[in-house]
Parts: sequence; C-alpha cells; structure tokens
Amino acid sequence: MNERRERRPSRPERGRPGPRKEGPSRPPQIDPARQVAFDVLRAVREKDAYANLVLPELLRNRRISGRDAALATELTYGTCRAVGMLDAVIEACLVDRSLAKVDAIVLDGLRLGAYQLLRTRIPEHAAVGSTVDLVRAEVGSWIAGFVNAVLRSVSEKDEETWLNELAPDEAADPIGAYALRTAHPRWVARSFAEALGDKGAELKAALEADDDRPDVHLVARPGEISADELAAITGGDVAPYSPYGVRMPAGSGDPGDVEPIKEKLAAVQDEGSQLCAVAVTKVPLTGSDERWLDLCAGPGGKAALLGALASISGATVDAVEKAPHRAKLIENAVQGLPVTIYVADGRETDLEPGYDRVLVDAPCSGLGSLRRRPEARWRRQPSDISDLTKLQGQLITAALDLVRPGGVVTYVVCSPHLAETEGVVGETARRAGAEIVDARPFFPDVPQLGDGPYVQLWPHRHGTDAMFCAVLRKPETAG
Ligand SMILES: C[S@@+](CC[C@H](N)C(=O)[O-])C[C@H]1O[C@@H](n2cnc3c(N)ncnc32)[C@H](O)[C@@H]1O
Repeated sequence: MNERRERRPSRPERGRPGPRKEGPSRPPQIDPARQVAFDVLRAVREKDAYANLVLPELLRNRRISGRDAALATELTYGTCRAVGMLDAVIEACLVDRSLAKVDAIVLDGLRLGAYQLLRTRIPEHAAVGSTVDLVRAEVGSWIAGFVNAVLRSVSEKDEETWLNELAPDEAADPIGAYALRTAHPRWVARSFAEALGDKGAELKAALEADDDRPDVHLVARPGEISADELAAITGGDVAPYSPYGVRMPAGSGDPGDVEPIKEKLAAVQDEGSQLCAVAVTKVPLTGSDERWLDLCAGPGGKAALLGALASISGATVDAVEKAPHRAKLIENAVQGLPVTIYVADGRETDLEPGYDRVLVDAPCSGLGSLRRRPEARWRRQPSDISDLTKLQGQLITAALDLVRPGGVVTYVVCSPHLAETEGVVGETARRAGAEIVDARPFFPDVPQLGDGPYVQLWPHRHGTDAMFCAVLRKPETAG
C-alpha cells in the first residue's frame, strides 16, 4: 500500500456508531449558510425536491440574506450540479472505492465539503471543519473522524489534478473525458455530441457552457414596456436576439424584486424560449390569422408572450394544460391578455379545430436547460426518453388535427436530444403528411443555425438554453 492509500479513511459501516473517541469533544459550530445548503441537498435527494424552489424558501424562512444567502446559493447549486465529478473524487478517497455503502446523509456532507475544496476559494480548514460539524450534528460524533479524513484526502489535490488522474484519456474517450470534467452524466454528454455532430472542441464548449451559472433573462411584455426601458430600469443589457429580451448577469439578486416584474410588465424567461414563442407568430399564413392555440401551456411563459402579441395583432389564444396546478400558474401569467385557459389533455381536447397557429411546447427531458436546474442532470435517466417521445409524437399529431389546412404547428422542446427533436418530428410529419418548413427565417439575425430546416439553439453559441424548434404546415388539401 502506498503512503497516500495508508492515509485514506475506511468507510463507516451504516448506522453503526464507532468508538466515541473518534469525535472531537467540542460542540459543533453550525454555519447557517452551509446548514441551508446541506438541508437542500437532503430535500433534493429524499423528496425529489427542486433545489431552485427549496433554497429560496429556506433562505426566506430562516431570514438569511446578503453574503450568507449568496454563499448558500453558490454551495447548493454548485454541489448539485457537480455531483458526478465530486463522487468520482470522493470515491477515489475511500479505501474500498465504493460510495454505495456510505450513508446518504454523510455523502451529502462529503459532496458539500468536496465542492468547497475543489471549486471554491474557501480555505481548507473552513471547508473541512464546517462540514465535519454539519455531519456530526446530524449523525453523531462517531462520524467526525471519517468525514475529516475523507475531506483531508480530497484536499490533497486540486480539481485539475484529480481530473487528470480520474478522467478517461481525451483522445480515446472524449465523451467520457468531457463528461467527467464538466460534471455531466455520460449519456447526456453523448446526446450533446450526437446533436452537435462533434466529439471535439465544440462538444467541450457546449458542456462547459452548460456547466456555467447562466445569466438571468427577462422578457419585456410587448405593448407594456420595451426591452430598452426594462434594461434601463434593471441595469441589465438588451438581449442580442429577442426584441423583448434583457439579460442580467448571474447573481444579480432576486428578479422577483425587480419593479416591472412585480407589476407584471415583465417576467423571467430564457431568451431561447422568447425566440421560439415569437417564431410561432412569424410563419407566413395565407388567409385567417386569428385563432392561436398553445397546447402545453403551463406555467404560461410562452402563453403570456403569445397573448401579448395576439393582443397587438387582434388574435386570441387558447391555452391548454393538463396539470391543474400548472393551469393556475398560467392564470397568473396571462392576466389582462386575450388568453382562455383549458385544463385538458392536449391529446384529446374538446376544442373546435381550425386554429391558424398551434404551439406544441411539449413535455421533454429538459436536457437543454440543465444549467438552470442544478440537480436535473443527475435525476433524468436515458430510459425517460422513449416515454417522452411517444407523448411528443401524440401531441404533434393532435396539433395537426386541430390546425386548419394551410395553418402551422410549431413544435418546441428544451432539449437537443435527437430522439426528442429531429427524430419525433420527422417521423410524425411523415405519418401525417405535414410539410416541414425551414424554421431559420423565423429566427432573424440569430447566427449559427446550421443547415435547417430545424433550429437548435445552444448555450455556447447563443447564450440561451438549448431550445429546439420545428415548424410544420398542414397541407391545404388536408381535411
Ligand atoms: C415544457 S412545459 C410547457 C412550458 C410552457 N409552454 C411555458 O412556456 O411556460 C410542458 C407542459 O405540458 C404539460 N403537459 C404534459 N402532458 C400534457 C398533455 N398530455 N396535455 C397538455 N399538457 C401536458 C406539462 O404539465 C407542462 O406544464
């Protein structure tokens, strides 16, 4: 056994307290920011909670603000995102190389500590000591020696050195190498590579951009406030592509505190989502253009933008949502707009066919917005995809039934996974005899859109989520 391995800790047996002398005798010093992060990690793991919903609530309830809130946010989201990379390093620090038998709550603590050691400038003694205290307070003093020893072992090298040791060779296995380095599951990295048609520099750039903290994007409601005005009020920048968009740097504070958002003149919405909603309205039509349908509308981001544009052009929008609680959110988003909400399954509505434009913003894997949902990359499974594509195909088919001959169906997903994008669209359009229209002209001035006919946006190219958009036209001759 080499010197380093001798110093590695053995894992504790589950639920079996070790000798009392392992734990330091001083009482644990609990830091509120780290306690919040630790509690959110637990809620994410035990209750399938969403970190970006639980964290603000805990911060509010515990009256944590300012620097403590910023630290809690950084540690929570950073740890959630980096789980795969952190686990690889932690596992390398265990004598028997198995994480599986480390108590889940202890592993939460180890991840939180390892994140601080590898991806922040927090001094080693603070990262290790505070983590030992957190886990000790939760599990008992007997665990302190183990946590301390694992984290001391993690701290022996920086992230780069660990990754050089643990990552597969970049030339032999670029997907595996970039996946570990950017803390993505391999299957997600592979799906990005397939969509990009690249396993080299562009894949690396895409995964790196996906691992960054994203800007906050706001949408200025058309007819109420302009993007220039919104940018001036918020101190943000007018977005490069959406005529209604404003971008604010990550960590600019709670967008809910922005006055135009409180007054419902603006909302938080990724610029890619804005572009897709706007594209729905830009496809040329012959004949009527009054009845628009949003077939998967909750929580109402695109319905609100479509509603505002419909109100200007004299159209109306029907918004369908299957989940009643999400339909409630639409109500809140579309107040004062010409939008009617229906709680129904989009595959079998009682709606009168003959819509001029239909948006299918289908349920999807969300692989395109992983940067905005810290824990999502580790929760999604490849096996989710086939159920989703079945549902997506059925929703597109229903939309083609509801649109009038010559009308358009715009299909959008927040995913670059080929099965959810080109795969399902190509197959469904072929079966229904729908024409696939080149979507690129409806994204004017957006660069790097490839060869069409589909539009795939990317964080590393456009600074947006990886939204996909396809436009289908129902043939004039169709019944
Ligand atoms: C990607 S989200 C839509 C986002 C929304 N367009 C927005 O911009 O805020 C998909 C929505 O479809 C809903 N949904 C899932 N299955 C559905 C179905 N069979 N019919 C209608 N809506 C469905 C989900 O509850 C979810 O709210």
